[in-house]
Amino acid sequence: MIRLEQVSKVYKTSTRPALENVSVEVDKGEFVFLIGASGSGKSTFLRLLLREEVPTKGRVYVANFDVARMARRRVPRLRQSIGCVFQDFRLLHNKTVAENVAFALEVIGKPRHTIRKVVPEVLELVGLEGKAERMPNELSGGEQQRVAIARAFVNRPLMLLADEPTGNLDPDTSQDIMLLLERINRTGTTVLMATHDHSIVDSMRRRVVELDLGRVVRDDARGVYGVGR
Ligand SMILES: Nc1ncnc2c1ncn2[C@@H]1O[C@H](COP(=O)(O)OP(=O)(O)OP(=O)(O)O)[C@@H](O)[C@H]1O
Repeated sequence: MIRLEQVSKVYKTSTRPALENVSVEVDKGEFVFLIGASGSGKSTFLRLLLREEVPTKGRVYVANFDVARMARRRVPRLRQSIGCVFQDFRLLHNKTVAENVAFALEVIGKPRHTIRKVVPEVLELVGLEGKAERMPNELSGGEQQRVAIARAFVNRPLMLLADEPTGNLDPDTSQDIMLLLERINRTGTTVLMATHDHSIVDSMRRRVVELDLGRVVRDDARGVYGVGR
C-alpha cells in the first residue's frame, strides 16, 4: 500500500536532510504510528505520500502510484485515494456538518443522489447522527474531529493519514477518536498516524515506526512509545 525505498529529502533552504535513507513498507489494512521528536521528519514523510513534496532521492509508492515520478495531472487521483485528518480539524466554518462532509464529494464530482445517501451514513458511522445541521463552532473539539474524519472517510479512501489528530483533545476524547480510527481501520482502510501522544501509542500496541533526525531508528510490530529510553 505504501512503500518508501531509500528516500531522502533535503529542503532547498536547509542543510540537513529532513529524511535520510528511509525505507518503510506498509501493507493494506495495517495501522501504523509514526513517532519521533519535533523536527524528526514525520510531516515530511506524510507530505511525500501526498506528493506535496518530492524526494531528493529514492522512490515513493502509494497504492499503484509511483508518487515521485507520476505526471502532475494524475496527482488528484492519488489524493482521492488518501483521506487526511489534522490536529486543527480544518473544517469549513461557514458550512454545516453535513455540508462539510458533502463538500468533499462535490469537489470530486459525485452525483447529488449519492451524496444525499452517503453523508448520513458516514455521520452515523462517526457517531454524529443528529448533528448534521450544526455549525462547526457549535461542536466540541472531539465532535469537530469526528466531522473531519467523516469528511476524510466519506469517499472510502484506501488509506487515512492522520497528523496529530488528538493533539488538541483531552485524554478521554482522544481515546474516543482512537476507537473511531480503529473502527475505520477494521473496514480494511490502512491508517498511518503521526503522533506525540505516548499514552495512545502505549495503550494500542500497534506497529510503531520511529524517526530521529530523519532516520528510521525503530520499527516494532507491536510497539510502545518510549522503548529503550
Ligand atoms: N518547507 C520546509 N522548508 C525547509 N525545511 C523544512 C520544511 N519543512 C520541514 N523542514 C525541516 O525538515 C525537518 C523535518 O521537519 P518535519 O516537519 O517533517 O518534522 P516533524 O517530525 O513533522 O515535526 P513536528 O512534530 O514538529 O511536526 C525539520 O528540520 C524542519 O525544520
